[in-house]
Amino acid sequence: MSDAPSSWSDRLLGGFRKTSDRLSENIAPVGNTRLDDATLDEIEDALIMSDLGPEAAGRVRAALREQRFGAEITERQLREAVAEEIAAILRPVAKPLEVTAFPRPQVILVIGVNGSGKTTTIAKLAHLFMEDDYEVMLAAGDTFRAAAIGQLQTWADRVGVPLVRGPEGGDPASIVFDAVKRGTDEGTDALIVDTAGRLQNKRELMDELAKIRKVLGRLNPEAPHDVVLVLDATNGQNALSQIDVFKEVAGVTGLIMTKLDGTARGGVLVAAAQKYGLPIHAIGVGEQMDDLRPFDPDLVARVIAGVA
Ligand SMILES: Nc1nc2c(ncn2[C@@H]2O[C@H](COP(=O)(O)OP(=O)(O)OP(=O)(O)O)[C@@H](O)[C@H]2O)c(=O)[nH]1
Repeated sequence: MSDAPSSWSDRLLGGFRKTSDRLSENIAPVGNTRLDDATLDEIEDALIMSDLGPEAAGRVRAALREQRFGAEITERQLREAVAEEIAAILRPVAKPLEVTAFPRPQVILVIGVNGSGKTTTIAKLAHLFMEDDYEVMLAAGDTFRAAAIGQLQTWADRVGVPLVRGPEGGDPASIVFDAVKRGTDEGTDALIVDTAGRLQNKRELMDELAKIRKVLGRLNPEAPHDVVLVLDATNGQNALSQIDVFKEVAGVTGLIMTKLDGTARGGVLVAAAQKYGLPIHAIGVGEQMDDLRPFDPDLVARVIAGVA
């Protein structure tokens, strides 16, 4: 479907270009230099301006100081060193979403505010699982808006997976219940559930998710196996406050960050990894169904630092 048949790493590189340009722009003035405290301060500021956040920026600074203080360093070496430190932050959180639940289906709740790319990500995830020969089913648990159900149906048809849906305003918990029963009968491996993203009404969202959990628990005490929060990278630091809220409301087990293409704010991925340590399952770098891939920390670190 994609009009860019190039390799994933090329697409990733293209997608992250604005982020790596931002970092390059911020780091370039430091240039070829001796690493003293003033230079390290400048590097730290450059990283913060590139959305890596104070914790990650401080960590990169400390590592550079420890390893190379007083050394002459070229801009290229500096970027290489930054890439290595970013990779060290990202490696522990890189964890693909694996289908391991027994009994099947593995129930994956997908949460996130409207517009974060939730629907598209569900479709992309289904596509990714299907590439591994898993049987996938979707459930339209966002019954709040008719448009959400219709949109998910369009994607389900496009990807070629069944969608369990109910009427607008229907009870999400009963749709999820039906979906798990049908998934069990049909030998579904992964059931991906869309949910309403009404963050502005925390209580309602909390109640709704609690009800879904309760109903799921009756069918399989292990379910939901995953609660995946979809974040829009273009929101920069605001994406981080969404993690805070959804962690509290929904018990997030992992993250997918979308829209890393076309934003200069991709550094927020590193900030999220450092601050929360939640697994990052995958990243989205486009609107097509194959624009989601498991998260490769070394490649992403090198792309962000502009050395890939
Ligand atoms: N550039 C880019 N756009 C994306 C990506 N993921 C999703 N989008 C676009 O973002 C917009 C919102 O995506 P949806 O999947 O509809 O988001 P949602 O969170 O389900 O939003 P609602 O439908 O409003 O609940 C759509 O135009 C998508 O095509 C991505 O990785 N990159």
